[in-house]
Amino acid sequence: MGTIGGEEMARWEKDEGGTKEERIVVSVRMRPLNAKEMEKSDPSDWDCIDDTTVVFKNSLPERSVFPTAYTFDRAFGCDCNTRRVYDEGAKEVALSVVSGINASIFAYGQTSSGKTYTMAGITEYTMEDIYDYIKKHEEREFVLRFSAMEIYNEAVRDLLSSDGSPLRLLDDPERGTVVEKLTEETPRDQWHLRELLSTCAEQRQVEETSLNETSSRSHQILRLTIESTARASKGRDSSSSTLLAAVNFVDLAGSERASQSSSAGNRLKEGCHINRSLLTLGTVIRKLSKGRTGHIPYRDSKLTRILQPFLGGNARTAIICTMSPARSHIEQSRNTLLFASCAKQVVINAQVNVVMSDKALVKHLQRELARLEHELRYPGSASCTHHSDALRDKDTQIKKMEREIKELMQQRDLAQSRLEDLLHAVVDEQSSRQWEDSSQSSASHARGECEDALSISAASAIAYQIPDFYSSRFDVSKESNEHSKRHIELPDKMEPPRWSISSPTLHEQIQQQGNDDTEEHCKEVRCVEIHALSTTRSEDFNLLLNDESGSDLLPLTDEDRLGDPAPGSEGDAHLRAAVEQSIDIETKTTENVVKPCPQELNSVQKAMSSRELILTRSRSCKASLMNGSILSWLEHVERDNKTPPKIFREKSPGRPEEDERRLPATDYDVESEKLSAEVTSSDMPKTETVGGEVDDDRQKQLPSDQEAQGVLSEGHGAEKSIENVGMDAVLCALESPSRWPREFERKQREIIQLWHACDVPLVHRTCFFLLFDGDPADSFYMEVECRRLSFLRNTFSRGNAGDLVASSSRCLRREREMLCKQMQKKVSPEERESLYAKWGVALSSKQRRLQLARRLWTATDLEHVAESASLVAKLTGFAERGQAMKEMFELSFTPQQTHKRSFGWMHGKSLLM
Ligand SMILES: Nc1ncnc2c1ncn2[C@@H]1O[C@H](COP(=O)(O)OP(=O)(O)OP(=O)(O)O)[C@@H](O)[C@H]1O
Repeated sequence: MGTIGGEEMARWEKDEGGTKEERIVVSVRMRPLNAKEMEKSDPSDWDCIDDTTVVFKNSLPERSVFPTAYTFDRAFGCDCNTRRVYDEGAKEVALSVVSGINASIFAYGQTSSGKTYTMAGITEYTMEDIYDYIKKHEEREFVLRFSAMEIYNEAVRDLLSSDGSPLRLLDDPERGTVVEKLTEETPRDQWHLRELLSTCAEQRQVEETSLNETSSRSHQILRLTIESTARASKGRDSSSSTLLAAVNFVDLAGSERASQSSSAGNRLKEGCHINRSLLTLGTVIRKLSKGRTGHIPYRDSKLTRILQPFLGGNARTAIICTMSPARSHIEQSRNTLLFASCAKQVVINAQVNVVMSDKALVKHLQRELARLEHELRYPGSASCTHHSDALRDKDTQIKKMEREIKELMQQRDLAQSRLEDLLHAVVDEQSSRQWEDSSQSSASHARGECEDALSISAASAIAYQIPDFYSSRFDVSKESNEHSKRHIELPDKMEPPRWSISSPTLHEQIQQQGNDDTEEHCKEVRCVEIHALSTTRSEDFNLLLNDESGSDLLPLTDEDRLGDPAPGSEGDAHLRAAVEQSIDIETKTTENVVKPCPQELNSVQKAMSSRELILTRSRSCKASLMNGSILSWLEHVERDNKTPPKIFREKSPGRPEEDERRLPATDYDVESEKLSAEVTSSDMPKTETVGGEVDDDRQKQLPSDQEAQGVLSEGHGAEKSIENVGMDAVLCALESPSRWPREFERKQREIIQLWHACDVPLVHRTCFFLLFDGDPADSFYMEVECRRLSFLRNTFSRGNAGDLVASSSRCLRREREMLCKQMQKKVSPEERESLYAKWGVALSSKQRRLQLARRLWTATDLEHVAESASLVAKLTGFAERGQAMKEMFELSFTPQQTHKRSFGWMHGKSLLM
């Protein structure tokens, strides 16, 4: 800010009583009487008694209603020159422009009162002072722009252009109202500016009126815009702001009435427009004098519209009211004084207009950029710390939400697990009830058919649902009753082998061997599902034990019966109690142990992996391994270390003492838990004589009662042996495949021995031998086969299954007969001769085919077994091998859709597979 402006501003505020409120500077200048007025002896009624007061010195009574004294900022008398008017009434305001403050100097008064005369002097003095200021302030660079216009008959005309066409007014959002295409000259120097002023004076509309020979008929606005910037110099801030302001010199047209100026025609029209603009100016001033409330009619005239920013706004304003002291103009003089009095009430709000230059703007932006770079480079600053804290809070919230999500997911998984447990529990409960109901129903029909129960159930236990060529016409799983009926409709002499529930069909096969195509039947081998066995077991059991039906329908011969105690007899009571107790125990076992839930599966896995596996004695497991209520009873006997009912320990009536046989113990027994001392490891002699009939005189030394008692007295020891036995082999196959081949050979030899000892059907032996040839995945099949046969052998050895032994022998004999007949169909004469030679059968002997059939599976060496299996497979059409065939042994652990329930043990196996 310039020195002059700052000093003046301070003085101005001080002069205003220390307030920042600033008002329009109003001065009154009174010209001397002109020649015409003096000619008419027009008296002078007005006088300036001091520098600020104008008084009406005439004492006419009719004028008494008007004030006689008027006080203004300045009052210049007739002898006051323009220089003084400028210095004391306009200079301060006019020179504000060099300090960046807008300024306006108005000349208001009637025609020929001296407006143009006064304004011309003030403009010139201002220009001189401005240039003088510029010269004194070389530290700043000033740029001056000059424009001039007149408003004539409400048309704006450029006074610096010879083109007299009117200019349009435009409303600019930033600059306000601007005159379109107004010439703006940049004066080179003071002299140039004077020339421009002269040009404007020449261009202005001037006409002769009755009062003024050179009356200005328009409002003239001369505008000088000054932009000043501090020059860049050593030691000074080159980025100081630019000041921009304009000063207006406004020479208004005469404010007199048209009649007073004797106007007519064009002059009258001019007067109308002049009065309009002046009337609007008066209204604006009057309104501004009363405050800035309400509407200010700036836009009612082009004069007020153009001067709006300088009227009561951001501009300092000085109004010089000119008047004639002549009495003849007293009315106009009073109006002028009235206007002046109103104008001096207007408060203005002038401000320094600071314009940021491009250079200053660049400097400012550079500083801002440096600040931001500093914040980025040093995050510890205040602003960056705020952002870091915010980010840290967000991270904390995210981690908290992640923890919550994880907890919710765990809760969800736990809920799902519990739900599955509940579902399994419900299924098990239902199955347990069904099992219990069926078992109780079966027990109610036992009635002493203990031998039959033993026979059938044990057969079921070890029956692997051998091929459906045994039962191709029976859907055991769906039509158990029908199956039973067919079973019982067999001729007595065709008693069913006890190796399979579906074994009756074997007899049908044997009966119809001449007509049926066994090869086709063999293709239809399929397994019976466990659940089907479970559901049909009670029905079969019931039917087979039913005394009423059994006497008439069951194809059991007397030999098959160990006894037939009458209902209510002691034996019946024992049996019923034993069966019921076994059911109870089994139910409890199921409830307590069987938990087919994920946790159990996991525990099974862990147990197996830790080689501490003890098979869960779930009912499902037992159903798979034993599959019969007799096994439940036996389990009960073992568990409770009770002596089995006598009826089970008694030898069959009529069974010769020599029929008792002692079955050989196997490595399996020795390895597992040395089941009992009564199970000897002595090798059993062959039970069949090569090339002859089944040797009824074979040395089958069944254990004595005492020995059997000793075995059973082992109780839990025996049970443990059943549970633990052989699992090392399974683990060996699963965990150490390299050890499996050796283990397989050992297990295979063991199974062959057991087949031989238990008179297992030749077809079963053949199928099993050919199917399970060393795949580690078959370890479970091998193990279960071992367990079943071991259990059966032990049962034989306890003397509880004498009839079963005899029945099995008969079945074996009939099976050989079937094979003999198949030899006629399946083997050509040439091949038969070759076989006779190979198997040591004389070509000239009778019943050569039967002799050959009787030699099959009579030894336990692998070569003999392999040859036997090969021939039996050919005779029965069993040539296919694969997993599907393995499934007939009911040990496939792949999910089976037809199973109505899933067994935890099986699931555990499937997980291990
Ligand atoms: N203070 C003064 N001292 C001597 N002469 C003056 C003074 N004021 C005005 N005059 C003379 O009076 C005459 C009219 O003055 P001027 O033209 O300035 O009046 P005006 O108000 O501008 O009239 P109009 O409105 O008609 O233009 C001019 O000849 C001028 O020289």
